[in-house]
Amino acid sequence: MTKLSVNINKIATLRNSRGGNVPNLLKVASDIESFGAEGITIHPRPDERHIRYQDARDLKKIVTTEYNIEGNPIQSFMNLVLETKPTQVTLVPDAIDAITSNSGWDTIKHQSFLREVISEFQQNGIRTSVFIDTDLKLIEAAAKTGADRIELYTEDFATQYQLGNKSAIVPYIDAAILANELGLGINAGHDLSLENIRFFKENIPNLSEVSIGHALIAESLYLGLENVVSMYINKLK
Ligand SMILES: CC(=O)[C@@H](O)[C@H](O)COP(=O)(O)O
Ligand SMILES: NCC(=O)COP(=O)(O)O
Repeated sequence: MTKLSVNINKIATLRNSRGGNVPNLLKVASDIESFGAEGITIHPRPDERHIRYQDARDLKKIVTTEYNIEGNPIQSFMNLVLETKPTQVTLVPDAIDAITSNSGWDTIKHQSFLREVISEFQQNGIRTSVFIDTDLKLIEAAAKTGADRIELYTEDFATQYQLGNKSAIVPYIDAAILANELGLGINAGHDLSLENIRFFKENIPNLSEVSIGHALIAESLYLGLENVVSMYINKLK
């Protein structure tokens, strides 16, 4: 069984666009859990353009499922994670001005840095995961960092799948087989969607968790829009 962790960055984007508290991020997180999701993911970025550092602290008090905080382990992020103690921290090598995550770690180049950071999180009882591409040398090096899990960066798969190139799954299968051999748990995320998730899940052995945000929120708009438009029309009769 693969756990679904819902990334709520986009809920915070919507809230921040008006400066108030609509939608209420904490209520949305609790409702998502009550709808059956087994985790809540946030990715606070240094400019706090969606999730704010205070959101991370507030969510810690109410999330009852797996709480996953993603980000680049700069000092302010490290402090936040060590203070909030989520279930899992997912390390992502974001450039400060990146629109969204656009690469996995070079676990060879940054091996000693990652080992140090991972050890600090683990000493504080926080499970660690490393966002990573499918290159087998990088997966091998990830195991040497002491990480508990990897998160396979799925943008390339999602793009190729949409174009009909199902063989794009092959490097992900190879990466997952090696990760399993090395004792690394496997998560996955980025651009997973209702369209591609079943195929991905069925092909990846021992997929522990997927974190999904952008597509899930976009799909929710569409799947709910008809209902809400009719409710307004009814009220205007
Ligand atoms: C690591 C990853 O792929 C996601 O966390 C993604 O980065 C979402 O972040 P944004 O919502 O800021 O695009
Ligand atoms: N770790 C991936 C994530 O949290 C969500 O990515 P996306 O679905 O917003 O692309």
